[in-house]
Amino acid sequence: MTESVRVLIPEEEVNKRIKEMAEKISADIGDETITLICILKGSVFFSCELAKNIKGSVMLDFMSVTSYGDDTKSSGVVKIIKDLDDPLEGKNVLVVEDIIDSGRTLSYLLKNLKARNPKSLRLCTLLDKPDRRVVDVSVDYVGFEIPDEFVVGFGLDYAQRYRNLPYIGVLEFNE
Ligand SMILES: O=P(O)(O)OC[C@H]1O[C@H](OP(=O)(O)OP(=O)(O)O)[C@H](O)[C@@H]1O
Ligand code: HPA
Repeated sequence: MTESVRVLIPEEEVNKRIKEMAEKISADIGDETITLICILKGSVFFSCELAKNIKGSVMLDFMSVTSYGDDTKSSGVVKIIKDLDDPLEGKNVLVVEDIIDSGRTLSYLLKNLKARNPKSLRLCTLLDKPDRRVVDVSVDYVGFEIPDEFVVGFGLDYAQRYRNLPYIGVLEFNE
């Protein structure tokens, strides 16, 4: 069995859309400082591109969450494996995700981060697979809605590979 990747969203389109998202975020935040929370590892590439294109004052922090394998993932158990370096009290926070699938990760993060009393808390994702949603989450900024296919590239992996592809592709298995 061999794997191949079919381009779903070309590099230029991804970068153009991120610039548009950054413009909207800049307009919404005005003169205030925004703290981007990059959810490791998938959103590293997206967070960097977004941060570079937001006008004004940007702070960055990182968080890593995981589920205990497929079984517990379906039960919605999410665990923090690397927490933020700094408190969120009084800050304008934007959670940056690469993809929303079931919605469980973001739903958990939303509750967890809200409890830290930020001034504002918004959610942003590069990709959204609405057909897979199990938990309802309201997202403020969405890059692309995509069909229910397994995607890689621009930070997204399959068994930790393909994150470095500069475009979004669909992973295909061939006999
Ligand atoms: O909406 P959900 O069903 O919760 O799925 C989305 C989550 O799954 C992926 O992370 P993953 O656990 O693959 O970690 P990674 O970012 O390190 O690849 C993605 O980055 C989201 O965090
Ligand atoms: O389509 C996907 N690709 C990679 N990681 C993911 N995590 C949730 N959905 C996906």
